[in-house]
Amino acid sequence: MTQLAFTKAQATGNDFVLVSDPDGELELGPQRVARLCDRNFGVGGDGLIRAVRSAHLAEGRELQAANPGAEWFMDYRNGDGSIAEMCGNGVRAFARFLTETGLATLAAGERLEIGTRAGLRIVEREGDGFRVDMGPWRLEGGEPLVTVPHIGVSRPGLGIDVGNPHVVVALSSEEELDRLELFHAPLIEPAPELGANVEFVVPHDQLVQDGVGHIRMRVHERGVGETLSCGTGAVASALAVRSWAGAGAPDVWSVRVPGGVLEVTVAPVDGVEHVFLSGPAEIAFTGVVEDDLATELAAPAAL
Ligand SMILES: N[C@@H](CCC[C@H](N)C(=O)O)C(=O)O
Repeated sequence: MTQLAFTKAQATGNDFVLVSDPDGELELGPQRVARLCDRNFGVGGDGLIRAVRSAHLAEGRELQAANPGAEWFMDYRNGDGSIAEMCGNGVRAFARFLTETGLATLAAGERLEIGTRAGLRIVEREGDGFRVDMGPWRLEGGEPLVTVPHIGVSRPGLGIDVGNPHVVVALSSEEELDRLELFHAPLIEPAPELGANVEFVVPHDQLVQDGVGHIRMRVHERGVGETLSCGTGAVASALAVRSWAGAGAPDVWSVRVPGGVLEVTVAPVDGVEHVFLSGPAEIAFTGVVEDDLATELAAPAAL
């Protein structure tokens, strides 16, 4: 048995197992990730984040050649062991982890550059939390039909790529949102080749109050299931509602998720519209896990 030190962090209830692997020496296969994220047989988390120096990863080296300041790479895995390009809550948890462990510094007013599979992300401190430049986004064409099994809700969605794939669906009332059963993955037709995270949104109270848009969101994350929050999902939801609302829609959105509230802002950077995500991120605890690579996930003991 080897031992693996980990840190558990959460950002609006989206929780992560973080492991430090500066020189890229850890073997992290899908089965090992799934076991560490398992809530009964492992540490438990919606995803796992490996902190690795960009120089020790092919994707990282390419990114660092263009952005020399991006010393650290967020190697993100979903709870089922699959790889994801980006995680909006995870990148804030990652910034908290790097700064609390002394792997990086980030004073107020400074910028921390982080490599991800979706490209460079720039993090700044904001109050007790962090604000992340999530870059530009892409509205996908078409209107995929999203069906929630078991309760039969079937609605057209809007596909949005914010570094990872999302389909956002508008519901008619908060009651309808509360009634959703998101244990099972919603069906998307036509099915996106690489799958997608699915968000369901409704206006919260009045849609626009004092120039700020207010929505509620629930999410079924690709590779995880229903989670208490999804940062990229909040961004995709705000952008979808902003696009449906048309000209004059707010640039600032408050997105209420089961685990808290996130803020999404659209603002130009060098003449290009970027989207920013703000919210908290906290370390929950640290520990060491006995980590037998040969153990099968949740393998029942032989009788
Ligand atoms: N929870 C994350 C998104 C994590 C990745 C996602 N499940 C995917 O597969 O794309 C967030 O906060 O953005």
